[in-house]
Amino acid sequence: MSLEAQDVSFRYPCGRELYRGLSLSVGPGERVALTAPSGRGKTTLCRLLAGYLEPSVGRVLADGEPVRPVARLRGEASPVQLLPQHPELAFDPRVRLGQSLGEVAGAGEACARARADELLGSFGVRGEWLARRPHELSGGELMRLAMVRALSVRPRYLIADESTAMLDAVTQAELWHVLLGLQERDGWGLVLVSHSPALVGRVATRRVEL
Ligand SMILES: Nc1ncnc2c1ncn2[C@@H]1O[C@H](COP(=O)(O)OP(=O)(O)OP(=O)(O)O)[C@@H](O)[C@H]1O
Repeated sequence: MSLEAQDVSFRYPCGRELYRGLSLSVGPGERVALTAPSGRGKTTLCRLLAGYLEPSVGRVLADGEPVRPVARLRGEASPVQLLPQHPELAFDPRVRLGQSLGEVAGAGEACARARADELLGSFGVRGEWLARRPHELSGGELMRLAMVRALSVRPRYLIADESTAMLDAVTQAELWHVLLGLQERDGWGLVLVSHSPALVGRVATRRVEL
C-alpha cells in the first residue's frame, strides 16, 4: 500500500526535462515533505501524483492502481486529493460553495455530503459561507472549504502544495492542527510542499529532496 511514482520523467511542451527516472513512495500514515530549490518541479510533481498531469515516462500508482487523469474521472472521487496553492482554483467561480461541496460524488453523493458536514465543524466553516461564491470569501476561509472538500471523499493520500503559505501564522497553525488530527485518526498519507522549514519540521516524518 503506497502512493508511488515509478521511474517518472516529465517535460512540459517546449520545456526542459524536469525529472529523469524519479521514484518516490509514500505509505499510509506517512507525512513526506518534498524539498527543492524554486523551479525544480515540486508543484509539477504534486500535479503528477494527483493525476492532474501524466508522466512523459514512468507511472504513478495509488495502492497498485494507476492514478487516473483527473479530467477523465467524471465525478468519481480520486483516492489522491490535491490541495492547491490557490484555493480559488479548486472551485467553480460561478457556483455557490454549498453546491460545489455537494458535487464531490464519491461512492455516493449522500455519503460524501455527510462526511463533508462532519468536516465543516472541524474546520470552523460558517454556514453562511456555503451560500456564497468563491470570490465572496477570504483566501483562508476558502482554504478551509477546500480542505473539507478534499477530505470529504475519504482520500487515501492528500497532497498539500504550499496550501497554507498565504495564511497568517495563527490560522496556519490551527488548520495544520486539525489536518494532522484527522490524518492520525484516518491514516491517510500526506505529501507536503512548503518553503517554511518550521512547518516542514513540525509536520514531516520524512523529507525527499528533488
Ligand atoms: N504549464 C507549464 N508549461 C511550461 N513550463 C512550466 C509550466 N508550469 C511550470 N513550468 C516550468 O516547470 C518548472 C517547474 O515548475 P514548478 O512550479 O513545478 O516548480 P516548483 O519547484 O514548484 O517551484 P516554486 O518553488 O518556485 O513554486 C519551472 O521551470 C516552470 O517554469
